[in-house]
Amino acid sequence: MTGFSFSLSATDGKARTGAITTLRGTIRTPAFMPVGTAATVKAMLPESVAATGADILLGNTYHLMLRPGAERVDRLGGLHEFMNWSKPILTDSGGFQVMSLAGLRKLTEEGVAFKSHIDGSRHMLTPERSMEIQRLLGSDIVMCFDECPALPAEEKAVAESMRLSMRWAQRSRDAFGDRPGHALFGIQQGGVTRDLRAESAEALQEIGFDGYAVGGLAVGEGQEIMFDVLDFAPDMLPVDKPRYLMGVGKPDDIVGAVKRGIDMMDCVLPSRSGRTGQVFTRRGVVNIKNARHADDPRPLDEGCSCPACRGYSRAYLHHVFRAQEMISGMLLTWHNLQYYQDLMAGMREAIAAGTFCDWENQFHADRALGDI
Ligand SMILES: N#Cc1ccc(CCNc2nc3cc4nc(N)[nH]c(=O)c4cc3[nH]2)cc1
Ligand SMILES: [Zn+2]
Repeated sequence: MTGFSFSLSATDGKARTGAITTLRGTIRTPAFMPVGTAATVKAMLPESVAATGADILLGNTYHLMLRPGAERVDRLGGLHEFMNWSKPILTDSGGFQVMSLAGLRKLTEEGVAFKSHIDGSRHMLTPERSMEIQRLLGSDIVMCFDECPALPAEEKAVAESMRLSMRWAQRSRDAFGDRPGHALFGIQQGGVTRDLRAESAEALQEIGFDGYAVGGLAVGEGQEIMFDVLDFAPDMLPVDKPRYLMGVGKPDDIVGAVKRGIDMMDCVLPSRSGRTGQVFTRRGVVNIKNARHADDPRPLDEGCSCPACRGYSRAYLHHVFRAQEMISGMLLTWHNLQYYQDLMAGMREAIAAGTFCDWENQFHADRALGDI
């Protein structure tokens, strides 16, 4: 018993529903992972994150290695103990965050040298060090250390970057070793180019992983190009392993990705938007800051069971947002995360019932009604 397994229970077109079993619990797929970057899903207690229906959350190697430090988290019992979350945790491997956050970066075959965006201290991330950090954190699903090129980019540069990531994938696999009950996911790169995506998928399968991510997307290419790539890239990955699309996304991105065979996603959007007053509802996005909500006694979304929708009016949420009260971020984050989990639950149900097409049509029809 390896402690990590994936089973599909139904498919509807390319959409799939099933479950990932880990030592720390089962993840219903398709799954959305809230982002807990610095050992907290911002403005949420762990029990509140669980109450939204989340089965797994995401942590970040980059942030945790800088603060409080991976060895310190290990000394304190690991990330689950440290942040009081006993369900599964997936950790990203750090390469993407280094390129988007760190100062003074130097990329070589060995890895990436960089300066901390927090205090300017110097650090080096390599496949080996990333695997060690994710082991010290106690991550249930570990991501390979990779390089994610910013788009648009010359095909030659994308090819060279992908081939570096594949060499790093092999080093990640070798360094990960044998950790029963823990999984290592490979990350497909190759930009928007079919041949490069295929070369990457073949290289990863040659090495062998417990799951496969579609990386290198949600980097500014836009939804249309992302969907064009998702029309072929996931199909190149093993059908019996989880497929994880990194960094996605808006609700309609998520629906389109599930439709194209994606099983797992993560994004900071629902939590970050909760803090900036952007609220996701079945009818589209509500900007609670807008004066038109000042006297509106209705809840955000009649169909939502979250504390914000059960206990408060739009008028109240408008007031506490404008007054910059802490309860605003708490309630809007909870609502957004609940909305995302309800979206995933709705798709899991529809795929199991063979009605995904109708469900998707209703999803788009509700958003077309407007006047929210
Ligand atoms: N609010 C907000 C908001 C901020 C950023 C984003 C885009 C996130 N996109 C994204 N994250 C990624 C992480 C990734 N991690 C790794 N290791 N590799 C990737 O290729 C990769 C690609 C990604 N693409 C989306 C929404
Ligand atoms: Zn709600």
